Amino acid sequence: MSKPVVAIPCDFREFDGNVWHVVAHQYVRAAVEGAGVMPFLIPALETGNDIDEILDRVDGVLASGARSNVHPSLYGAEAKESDGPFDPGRDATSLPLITRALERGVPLLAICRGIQELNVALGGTLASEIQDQPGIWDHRKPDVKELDVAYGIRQDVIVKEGSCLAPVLGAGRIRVNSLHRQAIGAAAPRLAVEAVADDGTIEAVSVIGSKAFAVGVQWHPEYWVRTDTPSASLFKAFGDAVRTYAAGRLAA
Ligand SMILES: N[C@@H](CCC(=O)NCCCC(=O)O)C(=O)O
Repeated sequence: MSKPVVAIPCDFREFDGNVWHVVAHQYVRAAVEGAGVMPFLIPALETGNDIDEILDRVDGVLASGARSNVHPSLYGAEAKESDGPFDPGRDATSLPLITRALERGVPLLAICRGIQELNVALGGTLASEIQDQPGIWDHRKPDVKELDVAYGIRQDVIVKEGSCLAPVLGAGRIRVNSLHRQAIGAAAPRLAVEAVADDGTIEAVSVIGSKAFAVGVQWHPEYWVRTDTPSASLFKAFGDAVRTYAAGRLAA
């Protein structure tokens, strides 16, 4: 069987005097090496992406992290300048892709911005600048240039007993990295909380009643997929779900 294909929505970024549709290499590398799938980068277009045409051609969706935040209007909040930067092209691509993938039973792994998109797509809200809330740690990306330090593993999350992720990651404490200033505020009704931080921040969810693998994590398993066991296990589980879906698509 040819390698299954996974859609990864791009970010719309401006640098070097031009505008680009981009995905950070770590997600592409983890898709190839961790999940054993072929990445298919989807442009961050505000209009023009045919979501069903895309999903007709893929066997999974990987919603990656990004510096930009989901626009607050998408979860009924007032947009403040401080809530930026925004990426309307990413929002207009990733949220419909997540929604339709769930409807069609296409496997989904949502990371960082991706779990926030998943929550908003299913009707939840986001909390901003969570580090400013009493009792909440600073989950933000460390202000350093070295990526290995920025994505360094530095925080516990507790995977719930009996959760979907418990067989994948093991129930109880695992160590993860943390690079976010937003988090799930009100969890969407269809989301089951799978893991939390000691300060109560929701760190992983699954979709209740989903037709296939449908998981979101607030941390970044893609970065250490080569060396960190929980990271590797999560990407292997996603890849296995994608291969199962692909086999069914071929047989149809
Ligand atoms: N913008 C959101 C999501 C954070 C996220 O996806 N971080 C990964 C990228 C980190 C970076 O390159 O800055 C939030 O801040 O919560």
